[in-house]
Amino acid sequence: MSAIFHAGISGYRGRMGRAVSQVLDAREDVVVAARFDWGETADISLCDVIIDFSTPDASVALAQAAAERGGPALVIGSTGFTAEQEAELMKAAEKIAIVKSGNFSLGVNILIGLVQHAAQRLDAQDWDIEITEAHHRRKVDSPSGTALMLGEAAAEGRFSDLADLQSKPYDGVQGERESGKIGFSSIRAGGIIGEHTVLFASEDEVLTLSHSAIDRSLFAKGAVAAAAWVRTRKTGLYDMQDVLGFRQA
Ligand SMILES: NC(=O)C1=CN([C@@H]2O[C@H](COP(=O)(O)OP(=O)(O)OC[C@H]3O[C@@H](n4cnc5c(N)ncnc54)[C@H](OP(=O)(O)O)[C@@H]3O)[C@@H](O)[C@H]2O)C=CC1
Ligand SMILES: O=C(O)C1=N[C@H](C(=O)O)C[C@H](O)C1
Repeated sequence: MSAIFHAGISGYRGRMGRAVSQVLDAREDVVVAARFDWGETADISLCDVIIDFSTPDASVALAQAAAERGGPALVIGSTGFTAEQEAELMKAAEKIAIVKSGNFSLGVNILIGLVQHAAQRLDAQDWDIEITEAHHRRKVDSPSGTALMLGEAAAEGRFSDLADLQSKPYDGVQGERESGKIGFSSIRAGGIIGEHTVLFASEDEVLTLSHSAIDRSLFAKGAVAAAAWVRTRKTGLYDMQDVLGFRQA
């Protein structure tokens, strides 16, 4: 058995917080040293690592508090950050180690590589890229964090930044589709856990790459694996590609 470590759960009353609690409680090598939710305080110094699925504001505040005291390490799963909030997390990662990912599933992290590969090989003048995602009715951000990661992978495959390629949502009469752009569409309905599709379409053929989450616990298991990985690291901003060893030279 690996060495025992102390974990905290931020947002523990939420859908993901409850899933993370279940995964941690089942592990013999983890002591849950702090659980906190909105409006609650906790002694974060008791933790080697905190797993956070809350809100962008709460995640940034937690990262700043942890950075101020030089720990604990963080695993951040919240989505919907602004560019300014992303910059705050990068600043905090100069003082502590953070794994941040819009999706902790193995399948999605493999899909990211496939999307980059396809985007690089399919000529942007001929092949349009459209990303669609579907989630439960309580999800507040759109496009999903995963959809944006897939968009970034597609943009990277085309040696560009997503900020330059992301098209505005289609609405009303706005003219023909601009070639080379990456489109996004969202569905919010019922209890859908998380569906993502990346469609590459030319005049002659359509290639579809997709992922379905069947149970929310898969994100929790990935986040706990990330916690075990990051807890001994000192500083830096990492993602699941690092945790899974997909980014080695
Ligand atoms: N990366 C991934 O793999 C995944 C990411 N997510 C993302 O995780 C986030 C949470 O999702 P989900 O669990 O479904 O959402 P929920 O709304 O069910 O849970 C969020 C929890 O965070 C709490 N919270 C709010 N503010 C704070 C704070 N300051 N400190 C601590 N806790 C706080 C909320 O409390 P209250 O309700 O009282 O406001 C709530 O209990 C979302 O951004 C979602 O997109 C979700 C699934 C997978
Ligand atoms: O809010 C959710 O539920 C999910 N959010 C993440 C996202 O924004 O991509 C990951 C997953 O799809 C579930």
